[in-house]
Amino acid sequence: MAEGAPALRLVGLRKRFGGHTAVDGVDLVVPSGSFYGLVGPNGAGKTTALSMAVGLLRPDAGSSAVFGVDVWSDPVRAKALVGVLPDGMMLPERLTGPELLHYLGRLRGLPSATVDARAEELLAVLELDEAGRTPVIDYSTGMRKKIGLATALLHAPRLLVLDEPFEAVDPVSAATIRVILRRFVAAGGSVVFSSHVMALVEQLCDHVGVIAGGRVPAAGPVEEVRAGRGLEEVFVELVGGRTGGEEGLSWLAS
Ligand SMILES: Nc1ncnc2c1ncn2[C@@H]1O[C@H](COP(=O)(O)OP(=O)(O)OP(=O)(O)O)[C@@H](O)[C@H]1O
Repeated sequence: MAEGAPALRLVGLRKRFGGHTAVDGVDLVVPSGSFYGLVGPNGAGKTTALSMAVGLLRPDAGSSAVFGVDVWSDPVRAKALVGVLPDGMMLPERLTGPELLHYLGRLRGLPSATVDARAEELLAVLELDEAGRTPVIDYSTGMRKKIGLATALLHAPRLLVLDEPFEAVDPVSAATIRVILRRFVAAGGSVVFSSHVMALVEQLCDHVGVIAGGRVPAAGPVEEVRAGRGLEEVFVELVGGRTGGEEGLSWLAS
C-alpha cells in the first residue's frame, strides 16, 4: 500500500459493449478518508465504471488502483483493501444471512470465531437478525442490499465501493445505512457510492463526481462543484437535461 495514495484512482478507463462506448476515458481520484458520491443519469456508465474500478469487469483501457495497489495486476492485495456492493449481486441464495456471512468470511481467510462475532454484530445493526433462519432467496430487495452491505464490511476493508446502496431501501434502513457509513468514514475509512439522489449526496458527501455519457464533466469537493448553487441544478446543466416533458402526451389529459 503506497503511503499518501488516494483511496481510489481511475486513469483513462474505457469500456465498449459492441458498438456502444459505455465508459469513455474516465479519470477520477477519491481522496483517502473521503465520502464520495458518483452521480449520473440512467445509462451514464456508473455501474460499468465501478465494476472496472474494483476488478469485476476488465477494462478495454486504463487502470484502477486502490491505495496505490493496481486492481488488475495485484488483485489479491487490492481486493483485501476494498469492500464491494455490486449492482444486482449474485449470492448463494439458499443460505441464510448468518450462513452466507460465515461462508464469505471463511473464503476471505478470517478465523471462524471472528467471522461469527462480526456477522452477529452486522446482522443486529442492519436489523437482519430476526431473519436469521430465512434463506436469502426469500429476502426483499432492501434486505438484499443490507446483506450485501454486510458482506462488503465483513473483512473490515479500508475502502467501500457501493453501487446504489440506498435504492429500494426503506427510510428506516436507509437511516441505519447512513449512520454505518458515516461511522466508517469517521473511523478513517473511505466510501464511494453511486446514486441518482442529489439531496442524499449533498447531505452525505464531501466529494462528488458527475458522470454522463461515459465521461466525467465535473468532479471534486462538493462545494467546488456546486459553486454556490444546488447540486441538482448543476447536475441537470452538466448532463444536458431535456425539456420535452411539457410537450407530447397530450392524450393523457383528454
Ligand atoms: N453487459 C453489457 N452489455 C451491453 N451493454 C451494456 C452492458 N452493461 C452496460 N451496458 C450499457 O452501457 C451503458 C452504461 O450502463 P451502466 O449500467 O454502466 O449505467 P449506469 O450509469 O449504472 O445506469 P443506471 O443508473 O441506469 O443503473 C448503458 O448504455 C448500458 O446499456
